[in-house]
Amino acid sequence: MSTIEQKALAYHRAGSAGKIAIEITKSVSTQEDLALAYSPGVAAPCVEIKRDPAKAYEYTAKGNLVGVITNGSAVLGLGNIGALAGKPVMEGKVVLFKKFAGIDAFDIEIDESDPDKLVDIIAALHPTFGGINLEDIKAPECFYIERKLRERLSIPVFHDDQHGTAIVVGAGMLNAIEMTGRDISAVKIVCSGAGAAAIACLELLVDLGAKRTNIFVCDSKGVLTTARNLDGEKAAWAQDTSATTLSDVMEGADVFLGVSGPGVLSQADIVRMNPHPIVFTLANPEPELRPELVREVAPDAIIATGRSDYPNQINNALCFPYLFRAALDSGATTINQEMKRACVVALADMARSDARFSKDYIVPGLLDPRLLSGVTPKIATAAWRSGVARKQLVELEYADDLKDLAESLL
Ligand SMILES: NC(=O)C1=CN([C@@H]2O[C@H](COP(=O)(O)OP(=O)(O)OC[C@H]3O[C@@H](n4cnc5c(N)ncnc54)[C@H](OP(=O)(O)O)[C@@H]3O)[C@@H](O)[C@H]2O)C=CC1
Ligand SMILES: CC(=O)C(=O)O
Ligand SMILES: [Mg+2]
Repeated sequence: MSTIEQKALAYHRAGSAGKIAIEITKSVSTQEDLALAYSPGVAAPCVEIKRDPAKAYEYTAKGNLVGVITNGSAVLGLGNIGALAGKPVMEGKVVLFKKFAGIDAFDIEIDESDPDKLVDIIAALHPTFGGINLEDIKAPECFYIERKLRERLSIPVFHDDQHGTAIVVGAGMLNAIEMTGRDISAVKIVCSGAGAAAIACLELLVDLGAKRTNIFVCDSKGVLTTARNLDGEKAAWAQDTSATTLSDVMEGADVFLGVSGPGVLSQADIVRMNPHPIVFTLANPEPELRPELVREVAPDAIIATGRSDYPNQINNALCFPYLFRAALDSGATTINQEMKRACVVALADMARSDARFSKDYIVPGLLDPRLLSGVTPKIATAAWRSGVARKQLVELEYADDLKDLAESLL
């Protein structure tokens, strides 16, 4: 076992087990407090909410509470390890919601693989929450599950591995492409992985100007080609080509996007790429190829991983706290494409306007305290302008409030 693994086990075991606890927000010290917090007083807000369900946002924690929900079917790059084994990751997401955006979150691990049953369970749980963050649910089921829940529920439902990853990849890619003097419509992109993260990243890159015909996608069986008779989301990425392996399509690639699993990429594959290659090896915890090995054969590469121990951490944690903060504060009923685009641009701009902007700083760091006030108001404005928010927030005033919040969370 590596040192980091040993330290991580000790970290999770130390003190009270795990990473989270619940805190009480009202005084419960006297008999009178008890009579208000519990019986008989608690009946009054119940009756009010029964009369007007929107009052739940006034009398309960719903308005600042997100459900981080998984069935453990695609936990990081560890695969289908099940609901219980996924709990440390979900607790980790809860920590990030709180630490970066002051949002309370419950992790919910559901032992269910049937997509329709999972949809029913999550829909039945939804009254508790102001938003639902689906996490580590495998493709292709994740596409169906998210779509059904978005149709059924009027609170934001967001599959983090799809859209959170796509947003941060989009921001990093815009900057890497600019830095290497490329034109997004001309770059050849090779993507390893055709699952939740991959499909959403590629759709967003196309939305940002990449050409479908320049994108080659590989799953565990090789290149997605028309000869394979693919269906579902994969079919849209099939190319009419005789290439069958990742190595075949790496020839002359400008960008490698890895959202698959450990060790899938070789140094020989990197050598096949164009000069100044952009190499995002985002599988967690172990990337498709370690940055030091990429650097050995491509000293001019721009390299990113999903990990905290290398520069350029492209990780959905850089956006999901701010998307939900903006959605909850603006009363948005959904997280739409306009909000996602606003987040991409805000993240890319924040890195670009920083003196550190360079090959090793294409996106802000996860711990950058400017993120909350810099990114969130742009998303809230996009929500309002695109007609999904109930409240218009004045950007500058809202940013000031968020600066205070960020300070209190440090
Ligand atoms: N940095 C970040 O922010 C994020 C990183 N990720 C990482 O991306 C990876 C995938 O996650 P996610 O999309 O949620 O998972 P999914 O289970 O939805 O998709 C996994 C995909 O990887 C493919 N795959 C597996 N092994 C190989 C291989 N040897 N060669 C090529 N493709 C392969 C699978 O192929 P097939 O379809 O044939 O089964 C599938 O298409 C994980 O490692 C995860 O940690 C995910 C989200 C965020
Ligand atoms: C970061 C993340 O969500 C993942 O690797 O699954
Ligand atoms: Mg995930």
